[in-house]
Amino acid sequence: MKKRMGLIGARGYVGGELMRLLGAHSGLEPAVVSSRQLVGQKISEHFEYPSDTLIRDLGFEDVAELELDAWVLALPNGLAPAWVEAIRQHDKDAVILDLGADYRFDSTWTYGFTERFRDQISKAKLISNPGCYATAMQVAIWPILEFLDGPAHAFGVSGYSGAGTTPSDKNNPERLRDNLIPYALTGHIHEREVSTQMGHSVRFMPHVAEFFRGINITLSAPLKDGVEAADIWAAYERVWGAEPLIQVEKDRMPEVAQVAGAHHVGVGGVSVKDGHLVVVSVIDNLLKGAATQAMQNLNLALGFDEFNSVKL
Ligand SMILES: NC(=O)C1=CN([C@@H]2O[C@H](COP(=O)(O)OP(=O)(O)OC[C@H]3O[C@@H](n4cnc5c(N)ncnc54)[C@H](OP(=O)(O)O)[C@@H]3O)[C@@H](O)[C@H]2O)C=CC1
Ligand SMILES: CC(=O)N[C@@H](CCC(=O)OP(=O)(O)O)C(=O)O
Repeated sequence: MKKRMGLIGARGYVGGELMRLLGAHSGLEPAVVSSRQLVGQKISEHFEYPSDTLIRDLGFEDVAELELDAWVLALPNGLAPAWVEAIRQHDKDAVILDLGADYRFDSTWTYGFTERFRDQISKAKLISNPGCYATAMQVAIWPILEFLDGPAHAFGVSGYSGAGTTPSDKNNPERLRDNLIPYALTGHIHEREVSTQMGHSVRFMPHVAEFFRGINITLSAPLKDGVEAADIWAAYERVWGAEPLIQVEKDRMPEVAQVAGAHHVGVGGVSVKDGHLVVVSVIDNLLKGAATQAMQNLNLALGFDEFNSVKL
């Protein structure tokens, strides 16, 4: 029998990607799918998932009648805690994975950067999925921390799906046409997330562009005396060389179009001059930046193969 999960916030871009992944999963099914706007429609009418079950508009009071192995929250930031409280009151055994930022600084939750915290995630009940930009930055920084001699500065450009489905300037096609919009140039939450996780100061300058999906991070940082490009490449190969979802790109510059629709992060474009490093990291914000990493983490926490449903 398959394990059963609930998805709250299914209508969003990330919810849609997660449903598509679940369609290819051998042991986990979305038993309860919730969206206020899609309530009453068949799951198969809206998602790439074959099921006649109706989409619900779940309330906190409905949680008590449901026995599920896992809950996934794909909601705007700030909305997860009320759901977590309702679920935990009724069932402390279910795995809860939050895709938003509400628990990324809470030490009672396990931070879901899969490639770094596999052991902890496989024992966890409460998992906070990393931010999209934050995942791309950490892939570039984590292996080379020992070489850095001061704050890293990350220039980020995201496709507009990163801004979710709620209309705003950041996903308004008129505003974005032939344009690049800088925003949150100091104090973006992913700046704090990466600085906290890496134990190293990171300055992050996000921008949003006209393309739909994908993120480019161009990271620049001072290096300790004597560090050369070969040291950086060797560290990436050592830490990420065996990772199916992280590709060290030695022969080409990583570009957004190479990862749009793909599960992996690409890191490369290493350039070192006068004690200064520049490196590029690209990710599909909706996949390894959200749904794919959530699937890896759920698989580990529920005892499945980490890559079940993630076609490599
Ligand atoms: N987009 C991205 O690239 C990434 C997103 N994330 C995170 O994943 C989560 C989902 O993101 P995304 O799919 O882009 O978001 P969307 O804005 O596209 O979707 C949000 C979902 O939440 C539901 N929702 C909105 N308001 C409420 C409410 N008051 N009560 C209940 N449900 C509500 C909406 O459905 P309905 O209105 O039908 O109920 C919708 O399904 C967010 O936490 C986001 O920060 C993480 C990494 C990357
Ligand atoms: C273009 C755009 O707006 N991107 C979003 C990406 C953040 C995100 O979705 O992640 P969390 O909210 O889960 O941290 C932003 O900068 O807020």
